[in-house]
Amino acid sequence: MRGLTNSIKKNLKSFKYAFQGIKFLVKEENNFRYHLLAAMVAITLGFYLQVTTTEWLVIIIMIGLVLMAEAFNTSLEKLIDILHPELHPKVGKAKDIAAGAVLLIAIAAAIAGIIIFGAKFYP
Ligand SMILES: Nc1ncnc2c1ncn2[C@@H]1O[C@H](COP(=O)(O)OP(=O)(O)OP(=O)(O)O)[C@@H](O)[C@H]1O
Repeated sequence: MRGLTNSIKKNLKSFKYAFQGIKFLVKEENNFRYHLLAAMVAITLGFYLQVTTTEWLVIIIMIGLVLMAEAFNTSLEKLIDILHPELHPKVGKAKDIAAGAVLLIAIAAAIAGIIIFGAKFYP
């Protein structure tokens, strides 16, 4: 019983740390906030234009993927800055690749948005 209680406590702590991470992203990371703003615009448009269930699924998955990519990118940047604070071409490349990953999914999300919302404006 004590083992189960400890395991639940440990899980709750993990949630607490994860929420701390999200709080940090929202409070201190401008790029994450821009993505969040874009997500809110997409959700508002979704309600306004009464998108279908499938379209909601695509919108929510895309929002999740973009925010997740930005969170990983930020985490990687922080780690790199500590592990290798000096300038180095390979370090720069690693950061550029991580930023490129965010750009790739953001472009995919923008295209999905244009297809979903564009079809409502120009049926
Ligand atoms: N240690 C480094 N060595 C070489 N190039 C670097 C290094 N750090 C950053 N860069 C270059 O500068 C770019 C921006 O890096 P930076 O860490 O400032 O990211 P950012 O997107 O501006 O993030 P933030 O604004 O959240 O700090 C990188 O993509 C990379 O090209």
